[in-house]
Amino acid sequence: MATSRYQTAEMRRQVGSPRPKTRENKETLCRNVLIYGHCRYEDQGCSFSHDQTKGNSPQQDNSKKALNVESPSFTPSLLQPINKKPTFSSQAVTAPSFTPRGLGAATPSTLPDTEAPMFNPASIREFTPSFDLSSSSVRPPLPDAPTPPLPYPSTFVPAGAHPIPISIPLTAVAKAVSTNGTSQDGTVTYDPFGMSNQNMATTPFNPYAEDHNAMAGAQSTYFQTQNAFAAPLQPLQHHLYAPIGPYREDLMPYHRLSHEFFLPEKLREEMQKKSEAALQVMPNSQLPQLENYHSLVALDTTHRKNANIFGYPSWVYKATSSKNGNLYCLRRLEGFRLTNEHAIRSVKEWKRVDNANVVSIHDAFTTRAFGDSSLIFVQDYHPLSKTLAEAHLTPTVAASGRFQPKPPITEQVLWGYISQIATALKSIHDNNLAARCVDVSKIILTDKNRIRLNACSVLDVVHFDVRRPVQELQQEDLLHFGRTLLCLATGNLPLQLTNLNAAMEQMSRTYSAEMRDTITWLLTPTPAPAHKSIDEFIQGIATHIVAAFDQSQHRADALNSELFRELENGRIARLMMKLGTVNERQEFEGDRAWSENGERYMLKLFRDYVFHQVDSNGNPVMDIGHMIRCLNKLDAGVDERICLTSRDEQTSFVVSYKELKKQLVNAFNELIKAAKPGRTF
Ligand SMILES: Nc1ncnc2c1ncn2[C@@H]1O[C@H](COP(=O)(O)OP(=O)(O)OP(=O)(O)O)[C@@H](O)[C@H]1O
Repeated sequence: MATSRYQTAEMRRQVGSPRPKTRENKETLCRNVLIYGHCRYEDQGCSFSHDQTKGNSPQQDNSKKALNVESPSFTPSLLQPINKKPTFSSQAVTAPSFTPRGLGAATPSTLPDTEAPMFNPASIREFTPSFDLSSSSVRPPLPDAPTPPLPYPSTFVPAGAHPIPISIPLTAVAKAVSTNGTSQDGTVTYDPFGMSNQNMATTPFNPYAEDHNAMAGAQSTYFQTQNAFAAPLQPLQHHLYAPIGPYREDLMPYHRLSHEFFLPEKLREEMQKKSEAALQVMPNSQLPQLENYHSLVALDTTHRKNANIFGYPSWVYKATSSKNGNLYCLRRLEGFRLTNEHAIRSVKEWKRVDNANVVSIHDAFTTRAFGDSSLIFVQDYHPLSKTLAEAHLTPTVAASGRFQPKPPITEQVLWGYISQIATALKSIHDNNLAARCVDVSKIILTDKNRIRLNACSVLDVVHFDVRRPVQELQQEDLLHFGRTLLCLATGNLPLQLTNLNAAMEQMSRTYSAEMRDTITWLLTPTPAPAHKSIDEFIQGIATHIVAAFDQSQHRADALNSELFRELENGRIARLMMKLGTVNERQEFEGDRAWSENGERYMLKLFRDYVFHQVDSNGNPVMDIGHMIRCLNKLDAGVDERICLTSRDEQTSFVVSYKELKKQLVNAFNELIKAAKPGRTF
């Protein structure tokens, strides 16, 4: 009945794993005899018994087996060896002919068997053994089979544990399995763990480029130095657990799909892309290594030299600090010569600005590593961020090669931006500083509708000698704020904003009177000595700031609930680490077979049950749902019992998750006791 067939090679690999002995094979009735009445390999070396008069129950002499389980939990009342007298279902009649190990490689089991008249290979898809484990608790509920009553309520949450995933039907993995290595009843249509090899040999991948294909065309010029880079080296499968249809309609409320156990697909994809960008390296990069920073990656998406904002062309790089290994964003002003060393110290004052809407600045230094005299600013790195100009004002290139303008910004989003810029300026002005570069190309979008003022402090260093009064600079900030909003509202880049009245007129047609008045207030200069202040502005837009605050609280709540889900996944990781410390341990306290003996032997079989299942053809069964389900049940220590079969298929145990959990805790605690204090879990 238990049809797990571990590969011989697999068995050889396992240290100390029990091996089938020829003597034992001789006592085991050949499965072909059972099914067909005879075995065509009998005279060709099949090592199993072909004498039907001999008893075929291997459990009869369990006491003689090398598998000596000493655990006190192996009490006969709990762990009854299952009577292995096979009961084959009607489907088993059409099963492929059983090929004894050692012969199978040369004789594919699906070859037509002329000797067995009942055998029709055309009708065979997969061998499906019948599950005749009389204890129904052994079998997890299948979504597409009548669900047996649960041993606990569907919303059952054991104290201190997380909800148990009762059934995780994967659309890709047809049906759950219940004993070690037993087969699946469906066709695995995709490999949920597989890594797609697509894009492996494609053009250099720039995760920052909005349209990668368009960028690929430009690579020969801009990405000359990166030709050898065939990234992404590990194309991550962003849709690994995606809720892609067809959707199952017949699920019970307590059934779970695998993607429900992980981050929502969109969020996961976003975060994964960000870490991909953060970890990106350019193997053949010709960018220099700086004194304290290495692995520079250019973040500019164009190679256009633009000195409009700072008076010097500026370049932005991602870099890794040699001191602490953290990632930073370096802004380089090309060709800048420092004449006053106090200038660079002015950056220190920016360390006081700690605001969620301002990119933090850490350091500034000069270098000749680029072959010129450059000024470098070290800032926080926000992967995959875009400037507001890139996000809203730069047309995208469609697949047809045509330019497609960006859709206009909604009023709600614009109020969100206004609130955030106002918050940033409040913090900057309160510190007696001025941003000096409020511009659509120097505000970055780091998340959905989340912006940060960038490159503040650069002009403080560059124009250090001019020493303009800070109040004057702050008035300018408000003016630039107004111009930035007008750019965003009309879809114009700053250089195109030549006629302010016409732009205001255009903006008023789309946005509310309140928006028009707000921008007008920012753009209207106040005759000296009177001056406008950011506090006054914030009072004026208070209702919108409250709305933005509420939105941000909602987002924090949503992310918090995702965090809780990840907390549960963290428990699984911990549990796997515990199992990993026990399973296949070479030696412990002088016992070379510690992990094979007593309670640990059950944990080894459990590991096989969870991770090493094979189907009737010996192919691995990669059912993530089964793995998560088992680990969660082990974590919760539920009373449900499962059947564990030894690798030689000679012994089966029925054991509850509760007992397994106890055994794991015991084994793990033994290790913990012997471990050095302070270096444990
Ligand atoms: N702190 C940062 N973290 C991550 N990416 C950043 C950071 N600052 C800027 N970037 C990115 O680097 C790229 C270049 O930024 P930059 O400020 O030079 O904009 P730009 O459009 O090239 O402006 P300019 O034409 O004035 O050089 C942009 O895509 C921007 O999103």
